[in-house]
Amino acid sequence: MLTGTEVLTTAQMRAIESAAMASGQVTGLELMERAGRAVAGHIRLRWPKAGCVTVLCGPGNNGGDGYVVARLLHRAGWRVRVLGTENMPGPDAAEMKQRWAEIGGIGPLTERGLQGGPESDVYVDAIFGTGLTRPPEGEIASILARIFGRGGDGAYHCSRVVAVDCPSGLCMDSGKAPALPPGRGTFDSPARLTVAFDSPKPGHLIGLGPMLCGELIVADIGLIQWRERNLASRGRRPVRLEAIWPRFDIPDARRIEFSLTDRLGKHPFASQHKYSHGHALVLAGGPAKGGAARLSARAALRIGAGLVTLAPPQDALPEYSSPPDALMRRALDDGDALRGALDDTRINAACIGPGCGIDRAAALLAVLLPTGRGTVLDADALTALSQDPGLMAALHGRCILTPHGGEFARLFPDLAEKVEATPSQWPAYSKLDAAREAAARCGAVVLLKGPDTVIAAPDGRARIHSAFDIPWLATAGAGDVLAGIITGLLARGFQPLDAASLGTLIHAQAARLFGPGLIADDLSEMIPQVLRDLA
Ligand SMILES: NC(=O)C1=CN([C@@H]2O[C@H](COP(=O)(O)OP(=O)(O)OC[C@H]3O[C@@H](n4cnc5c(N)ncnc54)[C@H](O)[C@@H]3O)[C@@H](O)[C@H]2O)[C@@H](O)CC1
Ligand SMILES: [K+]
Repeated sequence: MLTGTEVLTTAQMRAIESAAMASGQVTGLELMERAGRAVAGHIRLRWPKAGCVTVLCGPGNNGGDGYVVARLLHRAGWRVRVLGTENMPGPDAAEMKQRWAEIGGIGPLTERGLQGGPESDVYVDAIFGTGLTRPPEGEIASILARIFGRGGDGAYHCSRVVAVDCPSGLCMDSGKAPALPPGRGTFDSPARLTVAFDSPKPGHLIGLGPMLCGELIVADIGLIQWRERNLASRGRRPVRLEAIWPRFDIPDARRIEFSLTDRLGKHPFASQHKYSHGHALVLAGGPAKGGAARLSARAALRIGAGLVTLAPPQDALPEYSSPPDALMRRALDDGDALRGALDDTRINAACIGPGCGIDRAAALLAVLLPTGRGTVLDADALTALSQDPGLMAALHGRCILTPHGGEFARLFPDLAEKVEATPSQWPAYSKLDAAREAAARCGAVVLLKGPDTVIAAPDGRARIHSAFDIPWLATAGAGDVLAGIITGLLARGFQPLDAASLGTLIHAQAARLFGPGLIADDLSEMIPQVLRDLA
């Protein structure tokens, strides 16, 4: 079964918390106690033997959670050192600060304060949560650099950091974190654990979020009824953002079961023949264009398209004669030949781009797009698209674009620039925002690839898949296989957003199952096992 969870923006989260408090059924103080209890509980699960902890408390309610964690760990026998800011926080955090002050002292939240005490077994980062409004600066930025990077003394505190709600300095809407140590390669010792509240936020899943969060746990703090009321009260169907990540640790109440996988198996009682599983057409390139289209075609077959036809021009046909024998082959020299082939309405999905050649892709797209067929556009087709506004205008809701970052920047340079810009205030413009804006602009599903893949539909729905755990998937030809899997799913009748999401997940699962040493050819061979596991 494919499961995931809804992802909430920080604004949605705040609205739900406010609705809960306004109902009079729960106070902010109680929510803070629950949040702190969840964090302290997970610390005690990870470190059953009480040790020494330093709790870093910021100026707002995230800091308030930190004072609760300090109190509860003290009660459990931990030696607790608290560093806090001097400001007067809001009433709930002030109350929690006072309750801690009756137990122990509060040192200054400064670099010197942090360095001054003994080495701790665990550092609790309760400096900033959803209330971050701009990148941290000065003393606090130095502290964050120290706990999330290599400190001035060369010590790593990172592997023992437990982040409350999020690593401080991370924009929870975008996954950007300009104050934290730059460059992914330097995060060789990320925070050990992040305990987020109610639901993941986009920043936990995209950008630097997964690297900084380490293990992510989403704790239920009892907000579900207000969440549903709040979403329903908007009077229209909310535009949902979902995470599809089978390893995700989420409360049962937050688990969404996608029914998509039911349809992957062949129904035992229906009288079906191969055409009821669709016919996918993979448009291949001329001589010496390599095996990209073959990888796509093989994947489309493996995912269960009833028929797959690989279609190069006549002079390249002999190059496409290698197995699998189940593939059909047909020469299609140009747009006219394609027009003729598409008279067969049983061809219900097409893959164009891998190994196709840019000019050929442009000529074939000009015929293919007006037919409204389910179409996956990858590689050379994306380049062709970026060079021809007429083709861009011909995109439709059954198209799926699968760009990596570079291809996306050629297609939507203004959006890519906004993603790259250094943010000066939150929420920062994110890869998710860019994918959504691109999908709305071009009227097609946009699957923006990366270790954090974002899939956005023109109506605003979006899904996130994090694959930071499988770096070996970044290998030549993996994208061609993904395009083939998605084409096969389109042929099988999945809606474009579902085909793209399910395809992304199956592709990643195949890589997980295979492990390091993977080459793109291996991915399709793992698909049967992935399908068995998903059933
Ligand atoms: N609202 C609620 O009901 C609950 C909130 N909870 C916690 O509260 C957090 C949100 O609390 P807040 O909204 O108070 O926000 P934060 O505690 O994240 O931080 C807000 C404070 O930091 C300041 N600030 C923001 N950016 C800064 C920067 N770059 N440099 C210096 N100061 C900066 C703000 O002016 C404000 O004083 C959540 O992440 C969660 O941890 C939990 O206690 C559960 C319940
Ligand atoms: K935090």
